[in-house]
Amino acid sequence: MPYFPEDFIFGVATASYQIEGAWNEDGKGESIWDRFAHTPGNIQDGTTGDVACDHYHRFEEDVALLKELGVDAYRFSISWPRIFPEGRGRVNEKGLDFYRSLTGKLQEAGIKPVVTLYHWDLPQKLQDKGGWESQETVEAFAEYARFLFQSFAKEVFLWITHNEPWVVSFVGHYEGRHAPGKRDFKSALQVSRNLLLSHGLAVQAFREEKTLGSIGITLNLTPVHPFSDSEEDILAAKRCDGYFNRWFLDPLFKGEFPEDMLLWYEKKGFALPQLSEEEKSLIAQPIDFLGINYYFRRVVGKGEGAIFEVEFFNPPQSEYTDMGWEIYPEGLYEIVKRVSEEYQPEDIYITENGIALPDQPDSKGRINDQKRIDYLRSHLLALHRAVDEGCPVSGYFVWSLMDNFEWGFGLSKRFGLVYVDYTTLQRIKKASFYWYQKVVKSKRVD
Ligand SMILES: N#[N+]C[C@@H]1[C@@H](O)[C@H](O)[C@@H](O)[C@@H]2O[C@H]12
Repeated sequence: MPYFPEDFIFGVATASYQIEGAWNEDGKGESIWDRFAHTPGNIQDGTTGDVACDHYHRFEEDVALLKELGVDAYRFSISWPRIFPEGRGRVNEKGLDFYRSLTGKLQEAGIKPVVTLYHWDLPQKLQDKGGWESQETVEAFAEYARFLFQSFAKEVFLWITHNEPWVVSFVGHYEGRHAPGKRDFKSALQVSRNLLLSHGLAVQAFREEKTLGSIGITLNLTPVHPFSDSEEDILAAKRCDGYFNRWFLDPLFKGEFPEDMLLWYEKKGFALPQLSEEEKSLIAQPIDFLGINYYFRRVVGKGEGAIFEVEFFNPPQSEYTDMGWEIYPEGLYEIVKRVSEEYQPEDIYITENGIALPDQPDSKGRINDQKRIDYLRSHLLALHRAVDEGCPVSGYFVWSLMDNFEWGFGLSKRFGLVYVDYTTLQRIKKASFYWYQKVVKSKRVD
């Protein structure tokens, strides 16, 4: 059976809006996800993150679960409006105290904190002034980041500036399925530019503050395969690879947006995001690691879609998750190999990988999520192949520690190693919790 290196980091991941609840407690300001979830029709099951897993009040119980799981590290995000209720200026000390208590409990448990600065819950006050389309938000993010580097100068193992800027840009500002719910491709292009600039300013601040730990960014990356070997399907797959993957990988590691995508957007009549040479250098300054969130691949062919002229296919022979995502473990090997060879990141962490299943307790209150065990095993074996072939991967985080608020799907999709009864907020460890506990302890995938 394959062993991972002795110093390989095994962890689990969560995010503030998805687990904390206490949406308006102890001085926290409103976020765009509070506003979006409170707007009728936006969330499929009509729920909100107002309570979610109530982690804000139950974090000590949850750290005890992490300790029992035996993980080396725990990835969580800090709620920007819990620190700066208006986005900048006045600090909410009670919010800062919460994260001080959380990191303190993690250190007592011997667990490395991994902090995501931005996991989508922008202060609403900044959105009211243009949000990520505005330079003010870029500057406010740099201030927020620097404040956190100063406040947690020694406690954090990894700092992640942004989680999935592609989702923030295109799902939040073009598809409209996420906060702030805009449907404007030009806005999405501008937002992607500003997210990259804010990342660069945060990395600069991290270096200036001489903060301990490492800094990087997390991208959701998906291999894109052509439906057939026809030239038009191959070109469609290349366009999608540019849209989903290279749009952020290229500026971060090559200092330029991908030329083919700029030409395609220009042909479609969109104003292109502009970057000066100085801004390109700021964005592409060296980072210590790349975080990769991997869930599935995409199979595409030539289609009639308005912007990309592509059609998506679901291979009938594959299995699918509760999110409708294809189960394709090979894709994790593929994306790690491709990124390692084409972009040469200093280091890679798989910052999310997991599966949504319709988990329910049986008559004895147990949850036998064997399909999640199979999913995690197959993806860890694929990852191990990449590590064995010399790819610089130093860690892997399961999404997620516990069931939580799944954005536009609300509380209806369960990704956790721990089941959450949203009526009682009881936590119930699933079979996968105990399976992963063994993997973490042995560094071996059985
Ligand atoms: N959907 N889904 C599951 C999971 C989501 O819950 C995370 O917040 C995101 O970072 C990423 O999309 C992946």
